[in-house]
Amino acid sequence: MNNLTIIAVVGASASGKSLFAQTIYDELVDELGSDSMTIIKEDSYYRCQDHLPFEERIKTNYDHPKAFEHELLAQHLLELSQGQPINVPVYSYTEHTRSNEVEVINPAKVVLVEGILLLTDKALRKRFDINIFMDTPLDICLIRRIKRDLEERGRDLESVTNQYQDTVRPMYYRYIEPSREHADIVITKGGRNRMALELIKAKVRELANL
Ligand SMILES: Nc1ncnc2c1ncn2[C@@H]1O[C@H](COP(=O)(O)OP(=O)(O)O)[C@@H](O)[C@H]1O
Ligand SMILES: Nc1ccn([C@@H]2O[C@H](COP(=O)(O)O)[C@@H](O)[C@H]2O)c(=O)n1
Repeated sequence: MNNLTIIAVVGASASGKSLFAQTIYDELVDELGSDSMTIIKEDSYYRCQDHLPFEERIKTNYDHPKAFEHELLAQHLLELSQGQPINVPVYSYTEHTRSNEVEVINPAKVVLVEGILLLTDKALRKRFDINIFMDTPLDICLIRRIKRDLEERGRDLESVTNQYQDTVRPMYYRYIEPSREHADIVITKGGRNRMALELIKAKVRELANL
């Protein structure tokens, strides 16, 4: 598919990346069809850690670029642009490794890729056509992350706050915030910013109808 457009949605953990990408998809899918758009999560490309015992896996710095297999994601984006389906790994936040399953993603005119460290990787940046940065205040992100990790990712308060201080916050300042310089569009007010959603939806509509 040579007229495929890849939109990267980047920002701090719990800044609203998933909500923003999913809202665009949900609000356009009836009009454009499910084969026009697809969403890929950078988190699906966390490295396989099957070779490590669980006690070691919980020590990994999941906010460092090396935690991700970005080469595989870049290869998959190339394959999608060549019209080929890809097998996206399925990641488990409770096991801290990949499951044995994959999700088949077919090429689509608009591919939304969302994740914390996408813009830190030069090879990935070459694949992206539009870069969006979610500029949500970190204290708001922290509150949302605590709630989400307790409810959905099988964590307790102590592990969330320790991880936040040890890696999540420092890596944000070392890697994520500086990668903002690569953004074409910076979105304030999070994943429910209605004006931003409408503007990006209009762009996606235009691209899907090319
Ligand atoms: N504007 C918002 N208002 C209320 N809750 C929000 C808002 N944006 C995101 N959330 C919630 O915060 C959590 C993190 O949002 P999410 O989109 O998953 O962030 P990210 O993908 O950046 O990690 C989710 O539970 C989501 O429903
Ligand atoms: N085993 C893991 C893997 C990742 N994380 C955290 O997920 C965050 C990225 O995902 P978002 O949906 O929040 O963008 C990242 O900050 C990692 O700390 C984890 O806790 N455990």
